[in-house]
Amino acid sequence: MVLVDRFGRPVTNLRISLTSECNLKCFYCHREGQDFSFREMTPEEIERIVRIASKLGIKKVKLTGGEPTIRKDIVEIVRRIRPYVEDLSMTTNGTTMKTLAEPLKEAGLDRVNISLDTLDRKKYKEITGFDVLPQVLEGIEKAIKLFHPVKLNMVVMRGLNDDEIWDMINYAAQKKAILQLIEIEVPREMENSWFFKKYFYPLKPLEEKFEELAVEIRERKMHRRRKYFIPTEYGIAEVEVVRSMHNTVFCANCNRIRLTSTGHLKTCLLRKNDLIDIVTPIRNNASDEELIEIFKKAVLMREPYWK
Ligand SMILES: Nc1nc2c(ncn2[C@@H]2O[C@H](COP(=O)(O)OP(=O)(O)OP(=O)(O)O)[C@@H](O)[C@H]2O)c(=O)[nH]1
Ligand code: SF4
Ligand code: SF4
Repeated sequence: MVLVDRFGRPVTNLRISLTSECNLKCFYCHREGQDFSFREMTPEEIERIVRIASKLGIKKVKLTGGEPTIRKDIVEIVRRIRPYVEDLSMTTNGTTMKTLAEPLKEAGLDRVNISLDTLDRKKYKEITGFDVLPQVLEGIEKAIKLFHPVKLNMVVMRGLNDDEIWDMINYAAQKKAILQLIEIEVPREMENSWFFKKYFYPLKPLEEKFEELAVEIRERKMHRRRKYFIPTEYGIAEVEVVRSMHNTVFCANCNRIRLTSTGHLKTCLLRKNDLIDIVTPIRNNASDEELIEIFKKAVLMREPYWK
């Protein structure tokens, strides 16, 4: 059984925010579209929700935050949900990977995406507020030894790190990681904000360049993301481009539903007022059937954001 929304989009993927807290303070952070936590889910509650989701055909789970690995019980959470999931991944800032990559791998994590906007220590501090680039690079090395694939997430910002794109492509090729170049994305009402105006760096012209250079191009259904295989002096770099705004097909195949760290199902990263509480019913002894109904209600509320 797979749940399908009113726009014909099957929901096969659950993104779970485990906490809204983070040990870094990136100035552009979207915190997975949620406010700060007034409560967090326990490992048992998370396991129950994932078990229900798996009954409904959701077999891909991504753990996010804030920073998911600052939870003391992160290894237990991974171990508990592993049996219900076919693809279990995590998006992390990499600061804890040096010590946690191994226990997470042992607990059953399949793969990690690590944020890396710059290879310049000063700029890293400027973006994240902390001088921890060397620690993150060590974490990336460790993760690459254990997980496949490792994806590096670079949010491209005009005047800040757009001059480093080719260095990052070379770095990714050298490390055999996939580089995800992410165009800044904001909700519609922020398109006139100073942040967007100052830092938005359109990736379309770069994609045109990649088209010329690539020896192979693949397209993912999700977000209509294109992956370019670009020759470098270190071998072929795999570069995926995440370009959401003004991309009318971006949401057409969105297969993701979210679970906020406060225990609400959320239908879309960018929408407001789309939360459905699932943890309170669990705390009030709801049956599996009642929880399934909550999932169905959330899926029916889904709609594409960019149309
Ligand atoms: N609008 C939107 N953007 C998303 C969504 N999921 C991921 N993104 C964007 O993609 C970037 C990278 O996301 P990740 O958390 O690394 O996950 P991913 O690359 O989408 O997932 P995998 O391909 O499964 O590893 C995020 O910073 C967002 O900008 C989504 O559901 N909606
Ligand atoms: S590392 Fe991620 S969660 Fe933490 S502040 Fe930066 S963007 Fe936000
Ligand atoms: S509908 Fe679009 S904006 Fe919303 S979560 Fe899906 S891909 Fe992202």
